[in-house]
Order: sequence, then structure tokens, then C-alpha cells
Amino acid sequence: MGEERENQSILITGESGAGKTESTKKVIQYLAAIATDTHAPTPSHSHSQSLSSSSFNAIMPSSGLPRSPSVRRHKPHQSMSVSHTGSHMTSKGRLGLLERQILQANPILEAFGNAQTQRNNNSSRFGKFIRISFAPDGSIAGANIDWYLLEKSRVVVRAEAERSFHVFYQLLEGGGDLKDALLLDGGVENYDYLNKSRREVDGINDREEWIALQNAFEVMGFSAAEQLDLFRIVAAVLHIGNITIAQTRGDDAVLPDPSQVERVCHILGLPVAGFTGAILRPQVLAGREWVTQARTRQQAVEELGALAKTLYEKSFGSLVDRLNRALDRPSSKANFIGVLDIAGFEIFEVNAYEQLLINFTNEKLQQFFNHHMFVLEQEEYAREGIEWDYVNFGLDLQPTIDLIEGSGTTIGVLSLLDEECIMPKATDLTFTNKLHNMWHGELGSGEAPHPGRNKYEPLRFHQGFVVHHYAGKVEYETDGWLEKNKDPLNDNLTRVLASSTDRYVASLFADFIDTPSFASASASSNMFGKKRTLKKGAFRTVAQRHKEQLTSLMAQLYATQPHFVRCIVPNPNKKPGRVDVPLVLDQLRCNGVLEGIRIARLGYPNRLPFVEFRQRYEVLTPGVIPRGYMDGRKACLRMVDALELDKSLYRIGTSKIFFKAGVLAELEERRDALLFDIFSKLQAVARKFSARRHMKKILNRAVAIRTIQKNARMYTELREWPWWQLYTKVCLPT
Ligand SMILES: Nc1ncnc2c1ncn2[C@@H]1O[C@H](COP(=O)(O)OP(=O)(O)OP(=O)(O)O)[C@@H](O)[C@H]1O
Repeated sequence: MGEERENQSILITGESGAGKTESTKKVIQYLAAIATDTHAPTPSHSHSQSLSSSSFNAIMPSSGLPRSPSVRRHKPHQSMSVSHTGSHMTSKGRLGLLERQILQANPILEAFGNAQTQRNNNSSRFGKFIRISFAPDGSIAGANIDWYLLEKSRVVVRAEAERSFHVFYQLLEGGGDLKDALLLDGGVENYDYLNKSRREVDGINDREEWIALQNAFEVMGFSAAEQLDLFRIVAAVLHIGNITIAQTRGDDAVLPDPSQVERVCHILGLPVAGFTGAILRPQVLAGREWVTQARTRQQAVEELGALAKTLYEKSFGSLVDRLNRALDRPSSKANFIGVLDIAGFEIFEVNAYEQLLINFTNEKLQQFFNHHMFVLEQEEYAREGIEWDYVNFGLDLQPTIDLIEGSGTTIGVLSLLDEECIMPKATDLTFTNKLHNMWHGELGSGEAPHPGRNKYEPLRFHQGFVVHHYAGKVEYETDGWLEKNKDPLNDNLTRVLASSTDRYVASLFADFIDTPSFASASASSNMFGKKRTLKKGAFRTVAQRHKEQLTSLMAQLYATQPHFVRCIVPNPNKKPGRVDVPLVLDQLRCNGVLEGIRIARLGYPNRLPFVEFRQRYEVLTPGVIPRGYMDGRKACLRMVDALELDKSLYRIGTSKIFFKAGVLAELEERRDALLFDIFSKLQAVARKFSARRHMKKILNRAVAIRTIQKNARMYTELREWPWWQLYTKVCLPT
């Protein structure tokens, strides 16, 4: 970026637990450490280097992204130092405030967005794209975080061996007086949303994590009131989980313990009657009449679950907005480096709507990868004037993307789902059948088949369909898709929340404030009944929101110079030093690396600018290039002739020389062998020299010893000679 003044992106993908988040942290830590800091007043920073290639080589940062101390203690490979005030040291000294804030945004994001799962004790349950902007002088000029697909359902349920988001446990362990203010009593065991699954994780100390979180808030400049707002939502979610709902004989939901609801209302600033009414007896529109509809126990429980999830997600969104405000600086921004940490391809036994969205995202990212690796690659051949027949590698993923997203007149899975969400009486089954008809049914006469049809199959024994993704066939079961896509919250409830006396809670639901006083007749259409009268942005489906976010992400990525990091999980047991070969191979196949290698072998994957080629390999062709100036291309031609390389193994462009896979490796080996030879000769001469010197020393010593011995002998003989004795007595001083 420093050299070419071009925005860069680093796409880090891989399965859960493969190391994406750790790699992201290393990247950010590195950038924070090497960037020139113009913000910090400390003198050590005035000597920091600017972002140039030399500085990349010159500095190895010794600081690390903050992770909670408890986790850190178990990870000797992390070499960071964090003081209790949250400051960070690099090899150059103290980091500037902005750099520290960029690093400290992480523990906050991890507390609210990470959780322990079976595959990873600190699994990110959301995707993120972190952009770090740089000023023209190479200093960090700000940062921004975009987030994707928070797994909010985890707040309510999860697998028995997993935990909810870390912050719940941290608050209950370390909250102290704050817990009293939030009416929290006791520990994890007292809260229904937490006590049905795992409570503790080896190697994670929630109390220490809480302290790290507090430090991070301090560095980020969160006021006590802002922190209270965030924890209020966390506590409210726990209280919502504890609301008991019973049912009358007539199947109507009732609240046997009003104090539970009062607690929630107190914390969220809501009127108890309004809240209770919205949960138990919301007003719905039946024809033209507004009627009060009693809810069953099950419906009320689901409503509370939906409320907890929405509250948490909205609060997470507002937290990221707040972090972004802290990381934004009005300084001039020249370029950015973006780091994308997003869940990789998922193929489970039962794949649901969430998997479709994740896999769709990955399909798009893979398309981007293919475009970069194969399309742009061939364009470079053309630019360099290399003879090359353009090959269509058959890696166009557009048909699958169209199948899922839809394009132009094509209706994809997601667009059909959106349509079904506004259809009265639509169900998951009607949606699935329409999908089968559209992508697997008979074609009209003269209708050209969409290439995406080859990527689609109905599911045989369940309600669902199969998509042939680039990484493999995935079976999706469509149960509950309509509800998941609508992500509904009854508008009686949203109105109550939007008019909360608490400013923070009201702001989270501000989009709903204009909602007119209506509710639709059925739960399934309650969001769409009067769509036009609603404020924009309030009622977009999950698919719409995700598509918009993804489009914006892809636009940003296409405008950057991308770099790909593929993280591979070595074994499924979180054990060090073990490699499960089939598992690794499977991942390499899924992420397109194997295909990439196959294709790279067909083309000319290695290239070097003429100057570099000459500099590195001239040693193999001594005397071939005459002294003085010679055109780079000509010099390369002479060198490859002298190296006796087969013509099919290389191509010479206008500024670079291209090689088939393996050729450069062989040249490198030849160079190594030659250098080995040269160096062993050099070593031999050096050894001969030092051995001779050593020998000479030994010989000299032998001569010296003999001389000493001779003198000693002479002395002992002389000592007894009377004339000598007389001489010493007369001539030597006493
Ligand atoms: N380079 C590494 N060397 C050793 N261990 C690592 C490395 N990278 C990650 N790990 C270990 O793997 C764990 C999981 O890593 P990480 O959280 O980065 O995975 P992830 O791919 O982001 O997973 P998820 O998608 O679940 O968030 C880490 O907590 C750490 O213990």
C-alpha cells in the first residue's frame, strides 16, 4: 500500500477454529506496530518508520492484540504485553492512542460477539471487515468495522456443550455492584438462558476477562453511562429469559409472577401494562377491525425469545457504531488496508437458512478469488504480450450465485423467499414447492435453461433442496425459513420499546417509532401488511439486509488489491501437534486451493521482473552477460539460453519473465547447490587458513618449550659452578 498507493484487502477464511480471528489480530497488531504514529506525543514515535517495504522487514512487532488475560496465560505463542491500564508496548515503545484503541476494540467485540463452541473456545459468532485507514505519511488515520450475520439465536438456545456470548458470564462473575443496579442476583445457574448449557470453559477466567473488558472500555473512551446502557441490555436479556409463562385452561398465556416482568420493564424503561399486553394480548388487525388476540403459551415464549435476540443484536450493532465513532478521525485518509474475518463454508448434516447465507457469502468470495487468480492472471499474460490461448477454467460461479441471489429477471432462492414472506398464507412448503418448480420444473417452450438449473436439485426425503456449491453439494432443509427471513417482532412490542423512557433503548428501536398503530391479522404477515407506511430500514428481511451488506463488501473488495489467507484446522479435537490428513485435504479442496494449484500448473504461476531475475540467477550463468549496460529482456534471453531451459517452460514478457510451476524451484535448487559449492570452497579455504594458523601456533609453542627446557637445564648446571656463585655474590645486588 505504501509503495503503490493502492487500497489492500486481506481475506482470511477457513472453518471454525482454523485461526481466522487469531490471524486477523496478528495482522492488525502488525499494522498498528509498524505504522508511523503522528498522534502520539511520545518521542519514541517520532522515530517510527513509515509504511514502506523496508519497514515491513525491519520491524517485528513484539506487541499483541489484547486478549483476555486468562486466555493469554494459556497461550505462550502470544507475545504481547498489556499493562493494567490497557496500554501496549511494541518494539518501538508505547503505541499512540488511536493504535491502542484499534487494538482494544477487539476485547470488546470478542466479549459481545464471541462464544465458546465445540470447535473453538473463543469462536467469533459474526463476520467482520476491519478497515484501517492510513494518512499519506503512513500514519494510521482511523479505522472502521463492518459486521455481518451475528448468530443472535445463541442468546436463547445453543448446543448443550456450548456457551452463550462471553459477556453474560463475565458480567455475572465480575459485575460486583453493577449487578445490583441491574437487579442481577447470583450466578449463571439462576438464569434460564444460561443454565441449560455449559457454564465454564477450561482456560477462560471470566473475572479476568471482565477486567480486560473494563480496561478496553476505558481506552475506547466509553463513559460509565454508555457502559451501563450496554450491560442493561445484557441484563434485560437474562431477565427476559427468566419470565415464566403459564397457560389458562383456554390455552391463553398468563404471567404467574408479575415481578419478573416488572424487573424487565424497570431495566428497559417500559410501562408494565403496555409490555405485558404486547406479549400476552397484542392488538392485531382482523379485516378492518383492531382486535385483541390472546396468545398461547408457546407464542408468548417465542415472542420473548425474539425480543431477547433482537435486543441483543440491535445493541451489538449500536456498540459497533460507537466503536466506529471512537476509531474515526477527521484526518485525511489516503488508503486503507481491510481485513476480512468471516466464517468459511459450512456443510453440516442438517443445513438451515444460516448456512445458506454463509455459503452464499463464501460462494461470492470464491468468485472473487477465482476472478483474481484466474481471470486477472490471464489478463496479465495479455498485458505482457505472452502467447496464450485464453482458457475458460469453468470456474465461473455466477450460475450458483444467480441461483441463490437472483439477477435481472431470474428469481433466486433469496428473492423468492422475500416474495413468499409477503404472500398471505405462504408457508415453508409453498416456498419450497415454488422453488422446485422454478429451478427444477418443466421449461416453457423456447425458454432457454438458466445455467443455475444444473446447480439445483430438490431434496428427496425432506422438505428442502440441494445446491451444488463449488465446495460440494449441500442439502438445505427449509423448515422455518419464512420466519427466519422475516425475523419478526410483533409491532405492539416494538412500539412499546421505541417509546421507552430510557434513551438508549428507545434509540435502538427508533426505526419503529413511526409505525402506525396497526398489527396484521396473522403473525406471519405482521411486518408486511402496510409496508409502504413504514419508515425505511425498519422492516427489511434478513436476506435483503445481507444482500445489501454483501454488495457493499464486494464493491469494496473489488476496488482493492486482495491477498488471501486460508486458515486450515488441523484436527477436530483442539489438540496441538496433530494433523488429521483427510480433514486437511477436505478443507484444501473446499477452499479452492487444490483447484488453484491445478490451474496454476497449466499457466505460468511464477514470474519475476527482469532485474530481479538477473540479480538472483546471474550467478548460474557466469560470463554470459557482458559487463556494462544490457537491456533486461536481452539479458534474460541470454541467461535462459545458457541455463538450457526448454522453451515450453518459460515465457518472456515486456517487463517480466514467466515460468511454469516448478521451474523456478529447480533454478532455486541449482542456485542453492552452486552457492553450497561456493560456500563449501570458501569454508575449506577458511578452515585451511585457520588450521594452518593453529598448527603454526603449536609448532611455535613446541620450539618455545624446548628453549625454556634448554635454559632451565643450563641454569641448574650453572647454579652449582663456583665461579657463577662468586659472580652472583660480587656482581648482583643483595
Ligand atoms: N497460528 C496458530 N497457532 C497455534 N494455535 C492457533 C493458531 N491460530 C489459532 N490457534 C488456536 O485456535 C483457536 C481458534 O482460533 P480462532 O479463534 O482464530 O479461529 P477462527 O477461525 O476465528 O474460528 P471461528 O470461526 O470459530 O471464530 C485459538 O484460540 C488458538 O487456540
